[in-house]
Amino acid sequence: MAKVQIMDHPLIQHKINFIRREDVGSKDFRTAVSEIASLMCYEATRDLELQDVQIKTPICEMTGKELAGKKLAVIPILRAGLGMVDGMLSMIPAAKVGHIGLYRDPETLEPVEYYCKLPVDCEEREVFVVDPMLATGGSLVAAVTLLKQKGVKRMRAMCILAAPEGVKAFEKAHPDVDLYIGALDDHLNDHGYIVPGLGDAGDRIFGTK
Ligand SMILES: O=c1ccn([C@@H]2O[C@H](COP(=O)(O)O)[C@@H](O)[C@H]2O)c(=O)[nH]1
Ligand SMILES: O=P(O)(O)OP(=O)(O)O
Ligand SMILES: [Mg+2]
Repeated sequence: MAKVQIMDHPLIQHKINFIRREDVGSKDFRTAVSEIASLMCYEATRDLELQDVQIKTPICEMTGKELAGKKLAVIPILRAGLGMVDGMLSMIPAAKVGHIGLYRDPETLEPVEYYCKLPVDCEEREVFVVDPMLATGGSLVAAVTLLKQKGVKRMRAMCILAAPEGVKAFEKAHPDVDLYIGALDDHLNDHGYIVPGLGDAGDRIFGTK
């Protein structure tokens, strides 16, 4: 069974509390989402492999450590996942970026795919799928299913807020994929929004409502 990890670092919790507030405007919301993504990326990459490398400091030679050259990719679920990309890249700048476009049908809440563009060698990469919100789980489950169909073997998912319903659905569909979340909220409302949540993340990032 994959692990579900709540990233309860105080800085992450503080910033999540900030973006929940309804009076936070798009600019500040975007900045904070990006900062949260950086912090979550920092925590989620603790287990990346290192290799020894010989270097020379101004004082002497030494055996240092560097990332073992594993290829990484960040794949946001459009639109809301775009808000996490810059923050992720601030930690792992060499990562390639793919995009999966999904929107939720407002009646059925089922994800509808409208775009997919991935790095050509995505099947060789360690992929981070990012979406700030895990509600019913439909979008993340569909995105990970699509990536598996495209040949991706190593994947982790990162969401800032999650509902218990979404975590359960994701664990059931993809028990082999680790899930990192910033906070586990209480439940979903009748419209599939996370409660207490923060509203529609895409609209808040792009100022569309
Ligand atoms: O409170 C919410 C709930 C959902 N979203 C958006 O929907 C998808 C995730 O919904 P699923 O039901 O898990 O498919 C996510 O991409 C968000 O864009 C939201 O913004 N706020
Ligand atoms: O999941 P949705 O429908 O909220 O999509 P978007 O991220 O474009 O707001
Ligand atoms: Mg939306």
